[in-house]
Amino acid sequence: MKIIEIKDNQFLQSFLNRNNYEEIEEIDEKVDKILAKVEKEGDQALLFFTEQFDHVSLQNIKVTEKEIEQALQEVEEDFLKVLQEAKENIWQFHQKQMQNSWFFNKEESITLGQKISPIERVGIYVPGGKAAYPSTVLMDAIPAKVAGVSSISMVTPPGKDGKIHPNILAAAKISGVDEIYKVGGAQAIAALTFGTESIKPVSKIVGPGNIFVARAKRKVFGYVDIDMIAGPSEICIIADEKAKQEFVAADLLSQAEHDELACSILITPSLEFAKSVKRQVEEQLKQLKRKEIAQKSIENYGAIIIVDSIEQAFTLSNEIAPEHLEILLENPFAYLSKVKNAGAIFLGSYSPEPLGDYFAGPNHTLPTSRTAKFSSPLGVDDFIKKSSIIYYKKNDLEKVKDKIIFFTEKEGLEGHGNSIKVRF
Ligand SMILES: NC(=O)c1ccc[n+]([C@@H]2O[C@H](COP(=O)([O-])OP(=O)(O)OC[C@H]3O[C@@H](n4cnc5c(N)ncnc54)[C@H](O)[C@@H]3O)[C@@H](O)[C@H]2O)c1
Ligand SMILES: N[C@H](CO)Cc1c[nH]c[nH+]1
Ligand SMILES: [Zn+2]
Repeated sequence: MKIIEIKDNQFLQSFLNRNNYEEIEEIDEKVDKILAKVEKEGDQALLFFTEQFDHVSLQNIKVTEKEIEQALQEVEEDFLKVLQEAKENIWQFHQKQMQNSWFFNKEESITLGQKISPIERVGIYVPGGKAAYPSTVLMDAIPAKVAGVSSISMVTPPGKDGKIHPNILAAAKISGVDEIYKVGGAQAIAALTFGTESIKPVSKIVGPGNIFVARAKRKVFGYVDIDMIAGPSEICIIADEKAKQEFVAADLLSQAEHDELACSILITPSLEFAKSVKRQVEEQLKQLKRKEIAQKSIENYGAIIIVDSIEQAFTLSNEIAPEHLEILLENPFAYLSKVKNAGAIFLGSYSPEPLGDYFAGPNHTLPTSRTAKFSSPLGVDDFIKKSSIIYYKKNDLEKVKDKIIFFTEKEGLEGHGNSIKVRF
């Protein structure tokens, strides 16, 4: 893990700019080909790519009711209870985000308003390459249910046995997912966008995934809506020497173990503290089951940045716009106003990032790659849309008709003017 002085601006900038454009170009080329083949060949292409990337030859893409029932038998009873409790916390939090339609009256009888409607068909992506994420099923599906979405199609890559992990299927059942398909990567995004023999197209695709998923979502935007770019996980911690080094190291590693491309950064004013966290990271890393992934991530995208002041720590963190920001300083609420860009903010020593990943209630599908500068966590807003409402009576229209006709003349649109004139 590198220790970088904030004064080393050149190195810092190259470290923070994680886009390796050559690599992204290569991935984009591959993604373009996958999207085109699925659009043209449908299910056949899905089966082809599943064999190529997930190393399994499937008979059916759609998960059957029988498979779901069987999975429910296999899942530990205690885990079902935890899923249920997590669901309730996530539901409660997202219900607060609900928006209502509104109307107001202007003058005598004019009524104007805004009607909220759920998006009808959405697709949720649940990652499944390096790990199975039942928590992501809850985080993607529950806000859609709260918003009133009537059809939720879930896609996730199958394991080498051609099955979806029973914990994923149980989470889908608990969250009210309607259809489940065994397909992942860019090919799954293509299928949800264009439709295939087995998969009906949707209007919006949400959910996190690896770089292939993230780039594919970017490319299909416009054919469908997407939530955001939620790619490889990130954590940024602002801490001083009063924080517990063991906590800081563990929290950094919690995200490093997701992906070789995950990014874990500590920002601190204390060099001594930095050195002891670095030692802790090295120690704790050895104990992790996923140490190979975490080690690569820490080597390539892990850093401890030494700043001159806490003020400077927040300026830098706002520039990084991390997916997760932990503030491990005394009286953390006092610093909240300094945070401008972050997907989720964790305050104090007993709100570690995994609390948010699994249980607290706020969504864990969050903007990454500095997109927290303009994107928000996945939520109910992602699953609704708005329609404007306009109601005028004859005398209301009569009062403004000449102004509208005058306006239509300025735009040279006689047909528009006639639509007003014909009524009087
Ligand atoms: N931001 C968030 O909210 C959030 C939440 C959970 C997970 N994550 C991130 O999601 C990601 C999950 O990644 P994952 O890989 O475990 O699962 P994944 O399901 O996103 O990706 C696996 C799929 O990628 C495709 N793929 C793999 N290698 C390929 C190749 N060489 N060419 C073409 N396609 C290929 C395959 O189709 C495979 O099924 C991690 O980066 C994790 O950090 C983010
Ligand atoms: N930290 C991930 C989002 O970056 C979400 C997750 C799911 N399971 C564990 N963690
Ligand atoms: Zn996580």
